[in-house]
Amino acid sequence: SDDSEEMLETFLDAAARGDLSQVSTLLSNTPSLINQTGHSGWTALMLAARNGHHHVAEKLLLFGCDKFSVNSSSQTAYDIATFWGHRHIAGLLGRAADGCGRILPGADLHPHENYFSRETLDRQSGRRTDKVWLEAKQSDSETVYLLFSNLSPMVRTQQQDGSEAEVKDLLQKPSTVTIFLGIEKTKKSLSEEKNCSFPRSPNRDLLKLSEEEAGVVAQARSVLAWHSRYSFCPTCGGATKMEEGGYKRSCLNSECRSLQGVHNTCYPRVDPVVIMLVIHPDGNQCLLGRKKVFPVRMFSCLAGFVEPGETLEEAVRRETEEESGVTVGPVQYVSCQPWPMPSNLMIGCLAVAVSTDIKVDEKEIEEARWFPRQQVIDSLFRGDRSVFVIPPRQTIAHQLVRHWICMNSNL
Ligand SMILES: NC(=O)c1ccc[n+]([C@@H]2O[C@H](COP(=O)([O-])OP(=O)(O)OC[C@H]3O[C@@H](n4cnc5c(N)ncnc54)[C@H](O)[C@@H]3O)[C@@H](O)[C@H]2O)c1
Ligand SMILES: [Mg+2]
Ligand SMILES: [Mg+2]
Ligand SMILES: [Mg+2]
Ligand SMILES: [Zn+2]
Repeated sequence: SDDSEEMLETFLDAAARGDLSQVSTLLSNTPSLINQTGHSGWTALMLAARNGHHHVAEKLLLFGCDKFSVNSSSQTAYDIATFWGHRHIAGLLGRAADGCGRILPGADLHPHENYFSRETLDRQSGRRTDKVWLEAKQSDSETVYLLFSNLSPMVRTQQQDGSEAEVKDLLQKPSTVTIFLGIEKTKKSLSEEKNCSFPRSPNRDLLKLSEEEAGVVAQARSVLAWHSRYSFCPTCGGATKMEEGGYKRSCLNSECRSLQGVHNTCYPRVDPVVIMLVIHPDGNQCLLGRKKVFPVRMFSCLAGFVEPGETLEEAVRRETEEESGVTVGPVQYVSCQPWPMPSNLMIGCLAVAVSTDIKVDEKEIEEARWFPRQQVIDSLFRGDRSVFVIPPRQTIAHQLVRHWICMNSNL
């Protein structure tokens, strides 16, 4: 109608002039304006970018505008800002990994973060060989120690503060394994107190940490688990010593083959595991399975270790076939998650089935089923009243299912 056309024109004009309050008012009343285009396919964001209106661009992004849309000359708002020399706006639009959406078509436009994935530390791997620097850091009063006992993070209770003296005592003990984890990227992200024990949340349950704590606990736990399992040289069975801030073990037997050249037996191991949400050829159901050990009514994505000499796609196809009898066609990578039990890297994929008959491998899977979309949505949002229970949000299994649901509902 004439009215809505007039409103769009007013909106685009306000963005072009940098009238922040008018842009905000119009958007609050009519959110659908946000990605609408005027002359030559220009959006409000492009007009703000053209004229250097940083605050307007920021506001539009906050309202969730699509920064990857292009005008009739195939330019994005980022291209326009760069061309007209508005570097602060180009920075705003190019920031974060999703700034590559243009270069990597099909890249996830809504990047999300998996639990255990946040890197609060700069690992500074180059420092691991600098013994003098590492020793200085060890005795620095600013250094924060995360304490583990039998691969469990130790927690501080109200009564007992993690004291400096206790940490010093522990560091002296020959049985203590000390790992250099890295340097905090932003101060105070881990702990308000110096030299204290860890974590802040009064729980040793690995899935109940804060996002900040989870990433660093995962890193520490996996490296510690490697030390506890690889105390002897895998090549000759000899004794080994720890090096490089805990990131290497070298054989003490001077004849050992592992001392010639580079050997992966000397470095912390990671086991890749594919985890896949297999989608029915009709696009409206997904395949989930349950192991006997799962809590009642819980179903999850199928998963399996990648074998030597295997691609991720082949591993997805083989494990799905083994566990459910379903044949898989296309496979698409979504995201991954370090899983420190003890040191897996969960590689999350969506896959499309080309056959639908289910025949489970009873050794591993108790039951596998196709679940209709609506039942999956219910399990995500209605909890107890749903047909089945989905794993908690901290698992990549949960995030893959959520990814599939959101992906479809955006279409
Ligand atoms: N974060 C999540 O959402 C999530 C979800 C599912 C599974 N997982 C993890 O993924 C792991 C693998 O999944 P799975 O059990 O279905 O794998 P799987 O289907 O390959 O079966 C496991 C079996 O494979 C064999 N195996 C082969 N290589 C192995 C290795 N490097 N380490 C241990 N066992 C090996 C063992 O016999 C083991 O019992 C699980 O142990 C679990 O910790 C995480
Ligand atoms: Mg499996
Ligand atoms: Mg397997
Ligand atoms: Mg398997
Ligand atoms: Zn050896």
